[in-house]
Amino acid sequence: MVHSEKVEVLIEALPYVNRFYKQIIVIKYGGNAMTSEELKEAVLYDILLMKSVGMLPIIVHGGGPFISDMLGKLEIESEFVDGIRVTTEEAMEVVEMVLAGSVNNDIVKKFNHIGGRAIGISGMDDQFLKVKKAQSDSADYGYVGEIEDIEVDLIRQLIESDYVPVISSVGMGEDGKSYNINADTVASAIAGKIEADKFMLLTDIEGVLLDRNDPDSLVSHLSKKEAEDLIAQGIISGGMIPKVECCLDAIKQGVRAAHIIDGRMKHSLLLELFFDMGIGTMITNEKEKAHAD
Ligand SMILES: Nc1ncnc2c1ncn2[C@@H]1O[C@H](COP(=O)(O)OP(=O)(O)O)[C@@H](O)[C@H]1O
Ligand SMILES: CC(=O)N[C@@H](CCC(=O)OP(=O)(O)O)C(=O)O
Repeated sequence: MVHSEKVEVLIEALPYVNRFYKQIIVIKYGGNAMTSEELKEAVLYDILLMKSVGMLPIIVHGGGPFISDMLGKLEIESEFVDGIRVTTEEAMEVVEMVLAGSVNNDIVKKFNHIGGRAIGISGMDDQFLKVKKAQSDSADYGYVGEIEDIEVDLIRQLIESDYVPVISSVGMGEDGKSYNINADTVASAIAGKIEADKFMLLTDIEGVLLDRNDPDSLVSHLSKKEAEDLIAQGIISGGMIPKVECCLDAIKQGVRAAHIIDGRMKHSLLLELFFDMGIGTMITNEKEKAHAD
């Protein structure tokens, strides 16, 4: 981004920023918003701006496509069942290496390079993310974890000390081993436990659409009830179901608003936060708010 563009973003944002002072914003940053260095930089600049105007952002990241690439290179088979990666012991080593190692370090390094103060952690740090092996009738997912307990003290201390926590979705089992967890699930659970003001989920589509082939059919605002109805009617389907459910879980636990936004679009976080109509879909308990509230 050239300097004049950065300044324009800042100037447009200024009148809106006060209301966000000290608000906790949990951002789920997935692999689909990491497809180019330019896009990564745009996301991290948005988060840096959020931090510099007094918000308390927390980044929870995925990186599924990078895990798949590395597993492919190492010729280790991996398959998804119902959106969950079946994770053998061998695959888990790769998941941890990629998520808690390279993807986490890359975000921390880039964020700090542009002037931020990020600290990278995974569920192993202070054992903050305790899991048990996920149980399912349909498959043995191997080293996939189901969240048992989240201790948010460490995260709270980091945000109160001016850091931006960068959290990878690897949890710690009772057996002392690492477990793989879907990053949307981790982000939503952290947002709920820390009672975040906002949960922002970056995905690979504009938001919730009434016709998924028509971006103009974007639903800008959904109440909890409307979201549940759209799932029941089959309008929200496939990969969008767990995303909306993660948003509903977060709201149920006290998060004020959840936002599903397009991670492929540069500066989508700022556009959603600072403009009343936003650019994605906001989900709240009732429909009384603007995106920027
Ligand atoms: N009503 C809907 N609105 C938008 N997307 C939908 C809807 N129903 C199903 N989808 C699908 O959900 C996908 C998002 O889920 P997914 O691909 O799992 O996301 P991600 O790759 O970000 O984890 C969209 O790309 C779209 O194909
Ligand atoms: C259990 C499970 O499926 N874990 C995910 C964790 C990464 C992730 O969620 O990454 P995105 O957010 O980029 O999709 C995986 O192995 O791909």
